[in-house]
Amino acid sequence: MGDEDWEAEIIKPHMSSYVPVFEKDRYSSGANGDTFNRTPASSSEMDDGPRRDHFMRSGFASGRSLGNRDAVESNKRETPSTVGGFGVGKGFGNRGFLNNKLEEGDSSGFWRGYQDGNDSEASGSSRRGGRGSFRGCRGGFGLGSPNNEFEQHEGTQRAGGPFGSKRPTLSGAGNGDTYQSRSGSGSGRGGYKGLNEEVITGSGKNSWKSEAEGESGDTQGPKVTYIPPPPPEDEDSIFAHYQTGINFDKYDTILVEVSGHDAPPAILTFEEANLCQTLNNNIAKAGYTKLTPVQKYSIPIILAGRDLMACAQTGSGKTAAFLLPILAHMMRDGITASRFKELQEPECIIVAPTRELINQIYLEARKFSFGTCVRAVVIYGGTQLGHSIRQIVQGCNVLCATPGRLMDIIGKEKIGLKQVKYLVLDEADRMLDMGFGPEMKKLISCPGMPSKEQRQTLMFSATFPEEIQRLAGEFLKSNYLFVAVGQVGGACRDVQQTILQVGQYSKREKLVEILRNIGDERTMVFVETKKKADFIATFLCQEKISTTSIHGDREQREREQALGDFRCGKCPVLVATSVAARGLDIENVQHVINFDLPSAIDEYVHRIGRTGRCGNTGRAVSFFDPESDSHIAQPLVKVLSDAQQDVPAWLEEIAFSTYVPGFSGSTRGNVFASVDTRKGKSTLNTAGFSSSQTPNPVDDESWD
Ligand SMILES: Nc1ncnc2c1ncn2[C@@H]1O[C@H](COP(=O)(O)OP(=O)(O)OP(=O)(O)O)[C@@H](O)[C@H]1O
Repeated sequence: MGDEDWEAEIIKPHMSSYVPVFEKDRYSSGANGDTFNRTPASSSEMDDGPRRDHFMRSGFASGRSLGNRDAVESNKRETPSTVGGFGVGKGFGNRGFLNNKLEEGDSSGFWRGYQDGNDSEASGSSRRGGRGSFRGCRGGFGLGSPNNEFEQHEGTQRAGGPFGSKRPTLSGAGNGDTYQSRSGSGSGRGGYKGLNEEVITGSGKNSWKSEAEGESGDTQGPKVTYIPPPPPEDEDSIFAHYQTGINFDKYDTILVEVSGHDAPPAILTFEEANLCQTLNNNIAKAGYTKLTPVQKYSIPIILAGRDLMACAQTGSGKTAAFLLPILAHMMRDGITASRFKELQEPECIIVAPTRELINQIYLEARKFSFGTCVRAVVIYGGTQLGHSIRQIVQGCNVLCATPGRLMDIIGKEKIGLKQVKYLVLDEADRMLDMGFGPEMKKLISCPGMPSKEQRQTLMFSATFPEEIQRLAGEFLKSNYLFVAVGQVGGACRDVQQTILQVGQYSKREKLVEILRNIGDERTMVFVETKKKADFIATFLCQEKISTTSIHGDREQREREQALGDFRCGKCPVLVATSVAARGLDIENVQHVINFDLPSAIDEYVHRIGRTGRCGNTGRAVSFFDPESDSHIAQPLVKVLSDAQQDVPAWLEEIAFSTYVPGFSGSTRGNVFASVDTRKGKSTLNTAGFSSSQTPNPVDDESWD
């Protein structure tokens, strides 16, 4: 079926089951139908009957989709009913699974039904079959050859409603994009990293497929045509920043340890860094008056040409810690202005695990290089490859990239590596784990890439599991320096952490209660799977809490729209999977709620670090379900006590009654620990929990 056919189907009456629930104008324009600002069709629809029943009936669920035999039949015949709304074919819930193995049964089992569906996702095998068919079927919404009815539901859901990620995009999106059936790619690619795909099994970690392949057209699959809007060019926007918080000065009291030989002394002020005037001007315009600890130590180390592995708490200024000295070097070395060339040879390559994060790093690079001849460029997956190439050929000194797109562009011979002097891995532990590690290894063995002796390699993160540090040795000169700011892998102390014991069936109610108390303050809600992100976002909208969501199954356009709506406060609640756990620096995020706890403690540290940034305070509330979370109790107690937070007695009890292989951290009184692995064992041993060691069974995210 061609695109046109899909489009024809899309605007068929199925819309009617969808439109009443969401803002009609936004959706039907196709331009901005990306957020979940939902407008109930009528108050009666919102208030009609018990919530679950209502939820099943209204809008996204619209009964038709979820589940009875008719719906299945209907899906078979009318694939594009997917557009009919979130629930079309979603199978969330009771009736949705009446005819398949996942049946939960009674009509009150909406939530339970969802949960079960979710569990089944985690179980892997059936999902995989579905994905296979989905992947191979352009625009097929997974209907190509579903293995069973559940798969069929799955397929349709994915391409489905506004939360469903890879729904076909209507035209007029403001970027010149025309309608494209993204579904095939969507599922196959939304979670492009099989690592985090819904492949789910442990082996899935190793079976990921580079986004590069798909987008380059080397493999079958639809083209990605999304062109992100250019960032604002005016100086005010470039230098827009938020205020440091009341605890900014307390950074000075954090213990820092530098290990390795001949470390240059720390600097105390920006002046001591002896940067050029333009950089100093930019630093001032960015509102930076005082160095953070990681900057005090890292800047002189990088200026001295040393390789570095730096570990500092979330939100403490790691980005500037590497950007400023790199730019200073470039300025000092008299870099030649970029000009149009088919093959660009950047001096610096920065890689990060998610598209949104690399974009943020690019904006920082653009800010600090403002008024210089250094040109920064960003490229990332989910956007048109041609657009990335056009950005690059215009000139490129600092290339900010996600790994898949980077390898793709290198493969297309648009980027040469000979001139690379600086290689930066942000969120380095993530970049070196089983998901991205192979890609990073490929990168450093690419023809032309200077050997580690010839380039400067810099790694930054808030967490650095030991085994990842060992892997990092392959990338770094043997005399690299290790900077540990405070407790390596520890949580930011400016975040007040609360752990609540909440069973899975009570979570939604608790969430609504908390969000109602919070009011309009910006809140990130983390859940474990993409489907659940959609589900919870939809649920909150039903509760009239303006919510949007971000996860790997959403179109890149939708992801960016969601982030934009959250940033500007239009949607004060962002439901997210782990794709948003790392690095994102969003002003005024006052709360993080772990609706689901992650399976890895380092992930927890990153998630709660979306609040309490740069000396500001924040709060994190986590729902702990003893049924599913006991494995994280021990490291959680450790993180809480290290950050001088209250540890609930019940949590300690669970922690001490749960055997966790490999966990040896003492849970009390550890103020500082150096964990440079060259020196010995870590005291914050995340063994058994780190992402590198323990594949997360529901780590189904798309990153790059
Ligand atoms: N010296 C400084 N003075 C004022 N603001 C700063 C300073 N350094 C960084 N910031 C600001 O602090 C915020 C957090 O910085 P950044 O995003 O680099 O943190 P991070 O350590 O990389 O966090 P994460 O671990 O979550 O990635 C940003 O808004 C940044 O502009």
